[in-house]
Amino acid sequence: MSIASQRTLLANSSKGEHVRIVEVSPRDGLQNEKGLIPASTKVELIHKLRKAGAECIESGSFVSPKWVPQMKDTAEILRTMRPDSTISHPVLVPNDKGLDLLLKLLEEYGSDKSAWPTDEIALFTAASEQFCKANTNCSIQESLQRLEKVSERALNAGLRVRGYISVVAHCPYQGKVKPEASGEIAEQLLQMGCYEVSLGDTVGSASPSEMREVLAKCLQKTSGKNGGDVSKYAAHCHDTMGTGLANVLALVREGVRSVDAAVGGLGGCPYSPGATGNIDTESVVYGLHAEGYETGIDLEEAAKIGQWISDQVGKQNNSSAGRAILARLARQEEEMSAKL
Ligand SMILES: CC(C)(COP(=O)([O-])OP(=O)([O-])OC[C@H]1O[C@@H](n2cnc3c(N)ncnc32)[C@H](O)[C@@H]1OP(=O)([O-])[O-])[C@@H](O)C(=O)NCCC(=O)NCCSC(=O)C[C@@](C)(O)CC(=O)[O-]
Repeated sequence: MSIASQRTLLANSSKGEHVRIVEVSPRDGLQNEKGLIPASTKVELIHKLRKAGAECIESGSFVSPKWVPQMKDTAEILRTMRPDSTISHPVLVPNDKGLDLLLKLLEEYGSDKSAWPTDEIALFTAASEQFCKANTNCSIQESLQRLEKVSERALNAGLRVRGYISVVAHCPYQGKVKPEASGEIAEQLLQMGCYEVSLGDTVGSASPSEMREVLAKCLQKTSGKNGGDVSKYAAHCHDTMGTGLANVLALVREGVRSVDAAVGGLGGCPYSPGATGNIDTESVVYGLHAEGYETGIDLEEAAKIGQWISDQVGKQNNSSAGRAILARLARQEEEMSAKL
């Protein structure tokens, strides 16, 4: 069978199903940048992403500015956000203090949720003790106790809550991480009310079979009340060893329909030394569309934004898909002007 007919067959099998892209470039993409990026640039990035069709844009973090100075302007950024019921802008919250700051901001908008600049937070913990300590200064158990309280308060305030588990396969300090650890944590995150748990290959060195194994252990462990429901999981893959897209597609094949990605392949966790950026939105969207899924993202626009934000932060554009699309667009433009 030709490659083209194989592709058509694959595309038909996924029947145009929707995969939600959680665009993490304004948060995960920028948090590790050393030079302070102006809030106006972050706002422009978010607006460009909204125009390109992103339905979920992680827009900042209410974390300690001593730990991650780049995110200290999150309230300022949210204040510029025009509410749109079709787009969510989750922000990371690690503890009560972070939630207090967010709730104080939301008070400015009153009780009408449709006026809020965000109605969603993301909690985060890790599958390895050393990473948890390095990232949040506490043990996994302590972090879950902290997050349970934060989640209860957030849900009572009318916010949606998403959860992250970092280092599900490899830890930069401890090496290989047992997939069972993620299962235990996912169970607790779902029980505390997270609508979805994003499985983080923070280091960016997991293989597709390792990520499948992590998902399988999560589904096994959460097969009671939560029904081992694959719709409660998301993929968050970094691309250090070039396995990011393969990992995303492997999890999508297992039924995952929510994928985190960053334009230009920006990003990385400040407490994951040596890890490079997130898997780039451009290659994820290209790969998913080629496999017959739809994402609602305009691929050419995503490529332009990836180049734009890379220029803004003075980095090379890490998306090879993005660079290829831009080169094709430039060629087409040249051909058009030659014809005139
Ligand atoms: C959790 C803490 C706060 C504990 O840090 P700590 O030092 O133990 O906290 P503390 O309670 O002792 O407070 C220390 C200071 O920070 C302040 N503080 C305390 N909390 C807040 C807050 N929320 N907002 C603003 N300020 C805060 C607090 O008021 C105090 O200020 P001081 O009295 O010294 O002036 C710290 O470790 C922290 O902020 N960690 C966050 C690190 C981070 O943001 N990492 C990156 C995000 S996670 C990630 O990238 C992974 C992910 C999600 O993408 C998935 C993946 O790839 O795996």
